[in-house]
Amino acid sequence: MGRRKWQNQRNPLPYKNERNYSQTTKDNVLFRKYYSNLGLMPESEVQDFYDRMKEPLPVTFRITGYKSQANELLKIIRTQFFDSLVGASASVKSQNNSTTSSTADGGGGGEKAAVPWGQGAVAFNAGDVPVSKALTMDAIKPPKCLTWYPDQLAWQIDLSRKAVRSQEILSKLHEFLVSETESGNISRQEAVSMIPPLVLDVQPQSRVLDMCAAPGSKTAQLIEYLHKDETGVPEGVVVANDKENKRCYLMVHQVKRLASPCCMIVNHDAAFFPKLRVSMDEEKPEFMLFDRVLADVPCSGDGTMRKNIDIWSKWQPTMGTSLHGLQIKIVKRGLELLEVGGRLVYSTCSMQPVEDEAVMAEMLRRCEGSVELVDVSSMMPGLKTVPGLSKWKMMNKLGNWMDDFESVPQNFKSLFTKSMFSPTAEEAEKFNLNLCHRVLPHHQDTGGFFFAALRKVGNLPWSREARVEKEEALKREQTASEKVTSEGPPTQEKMAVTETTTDKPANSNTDSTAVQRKSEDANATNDNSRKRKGESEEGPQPKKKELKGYREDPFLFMQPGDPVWPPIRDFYGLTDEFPSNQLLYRSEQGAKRSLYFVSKAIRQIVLSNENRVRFINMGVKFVSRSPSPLVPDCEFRITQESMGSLASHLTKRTVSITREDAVTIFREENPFLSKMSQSTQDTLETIVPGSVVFVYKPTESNPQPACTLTFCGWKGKASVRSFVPRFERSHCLRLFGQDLAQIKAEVAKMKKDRQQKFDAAAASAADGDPPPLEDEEEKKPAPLKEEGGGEPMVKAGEDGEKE
Ligand SMILES: C[S@@+](CC[C@H](N)C(=O)[O-])C[C@H]1O[C@@H](n2cnc3c(N)ncnc32)[C@H](O)[C@@H]1O
Repeated sequence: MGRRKWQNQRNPLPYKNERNYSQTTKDNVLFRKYYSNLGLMPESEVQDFYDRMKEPLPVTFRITGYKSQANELLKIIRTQFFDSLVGASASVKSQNNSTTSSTADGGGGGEKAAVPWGQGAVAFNAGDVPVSKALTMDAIKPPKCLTWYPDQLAWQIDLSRKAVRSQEILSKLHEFLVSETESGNISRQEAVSMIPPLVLDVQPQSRVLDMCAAPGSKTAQLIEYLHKDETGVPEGVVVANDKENKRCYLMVHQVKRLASPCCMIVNHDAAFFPKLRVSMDEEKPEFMLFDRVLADVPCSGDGTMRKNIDIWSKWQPTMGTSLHGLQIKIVKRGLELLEVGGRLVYSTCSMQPVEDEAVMAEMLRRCEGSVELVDVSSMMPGLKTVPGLSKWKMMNKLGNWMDDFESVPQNFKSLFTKSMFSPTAEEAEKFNLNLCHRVLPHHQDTGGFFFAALRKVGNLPWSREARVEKEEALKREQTASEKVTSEGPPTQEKMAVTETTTDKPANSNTDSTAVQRKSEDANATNDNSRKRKGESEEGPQPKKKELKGYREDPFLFMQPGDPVWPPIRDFYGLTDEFPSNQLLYRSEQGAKRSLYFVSKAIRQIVLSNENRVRFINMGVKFVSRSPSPLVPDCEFRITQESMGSLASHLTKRTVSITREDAVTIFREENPFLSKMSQSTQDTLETIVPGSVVFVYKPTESNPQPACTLTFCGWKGKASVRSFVPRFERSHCLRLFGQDLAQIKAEVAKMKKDRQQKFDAAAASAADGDPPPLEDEEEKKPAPLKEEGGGEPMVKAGEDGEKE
């Protein structure tokens, strides 16, 4: 697929370029009326809010991956780019001051550098100052650290296309970010989108369900947090789900970059997500509950208007009402799959209470105290949010306000439910909706966003456990009262009470629930309806539908006695402790090309749910078949993506290298053995040709970079090479302090070298090198794009040409 097409698919509503952005009409009378009077902000802020909604979003990115490497990368970004950008910004300011003071109007241009990015450029375009000059004066703004994100790993910066074009330092930074994004070490992600995973508080042992995960920017964060200890394979799992089959594949790329054996991508309607089994006993199935659930639900998305400008013309005050029911169903299912004591984070990029507080209120209402809102404000120090509302109004299509369900005109009644309106004063007292958070765009130059964290403190009233508890409590009460009154066996009357109590729908005591049920869906949550509909313990079953989408290859675990295994085991010195039963194939027939590795927990889920769950992807590629005449003993080559989780298992073929060795290997691609340090040569001498693992560790005399780097490579007859994808190699070179120009030259050389490819391949083959694996072949970088559908920083083709 061409890059342009790919961009369009990932960005359904991008503003194609800044000219289009500034030309689109960004006004909507009802929108203005709605947010001016809703009560989200004081009147004095309304204009600021409205103005900010019309501006494009600044670029934000996160440095990702293992912490030690992330810190090293941060050092590079600071010293090589940010320091000069701050200097450049200061000099632009003074240049700006002197230029504008000499103009006829003489009006205070010095302040222009302080206005939100993009605004200045738009103003100049409209006037008669040449664009290029305007840009030099206005384009540079110093990068801003998102201080609420841990370890200073998230940043905001002006990388508008014009700014990039006009400033060399920005153009270099842009190139750097594209390359580092390609190697997975940087993620362009909207600032507000970074919040939910942060407040979910994921630990290495957490069992996490991401219910609506595509395209996966939050999933990536969840996986990173799972691996935060940087040691071995964490116990926890991330199950990333999306209803849209095609969107699941957007996640595959995202997740692959993180090379985690603890994550799986699945494809289900979140409202009917099956309870995962963890035993294969059909008679007595055991189920897995999650301790962290992320419900980043589909929403009307008016908080994304700065990016998705089409929403301006489409916006209506009832946009959120059609999603309210689905949002409730998804959270309800999430809570059912959450274990007692666990946390569910709910988030939307809509600012309308009907998709936000109203959903939370309805869940709190239905859950009757078994769920409560958690105060997470201390988890993002410095992030400005406004507390959730306990009282709000609804607006109909005509722009008329309605305070409660009773005031909905008869002809609109079918469009609204009671649960969309504010809770009663009594409920509001209990619900603590003020613990919900809303991010307003004008506060910190972000998109609009809503999030809340729920803790499950007891069994849900409609759960089997709660019913059993209730029945037992009642029995105990009865027995106690029988003893006290010595009235003999229970009377018919008493028994009737017991039955009525247990059969009563768990949440039929609230009017709004009753109304909600009627209009929401037929999948009512009480036990009676569950029985009627043939729901099993495993959860509600969606209507059988023909499964659409790409048919996945199977996930087949390697069986004991598989003849493929002994040569791999012996060649790489894998001990009996190596969990070879966690290796799987993706093809049923023919020669097995690759073996993938998954964690113990993922294996368990796959084996126990084979015909119940639609698995899309999982596992890191451990070895790949790539025969070489030089290596008769083992046809399989180790892959780079397995290094993080499996390199420590290899008792053979691991070579400690020096800093200089590492630089030589990355720079020269195929250096002679004689170019390696003596100690490395000595070790390599003892190893027969084939795949090797190189390990660089900082030492006292050579402390930089201050992180361990483990990468796979090849020992030939007379040379070595790395098997690290190109952009990852550039990343490593940067960590080793090689300057960008060097890397750029290397990439330019690559183009020339294509001509000589056959010569190089012939030379390699003579030395016994296997051909490169598919994923290690040279890839053209995709432009740096925001996860979740952002604007490319530069037009398709532009950035590629720079390479
Ligand atoms: C707001 S986006 C999620 C963004 C994502 N969490 C991220 O950070 O990249 C909502 C997602 O929900 C998915 N979706 C819509 N209805 C769904 C349902 N019933 N069950 C599961 N996913 C659903 C959409 O396909 C979409 O990918």
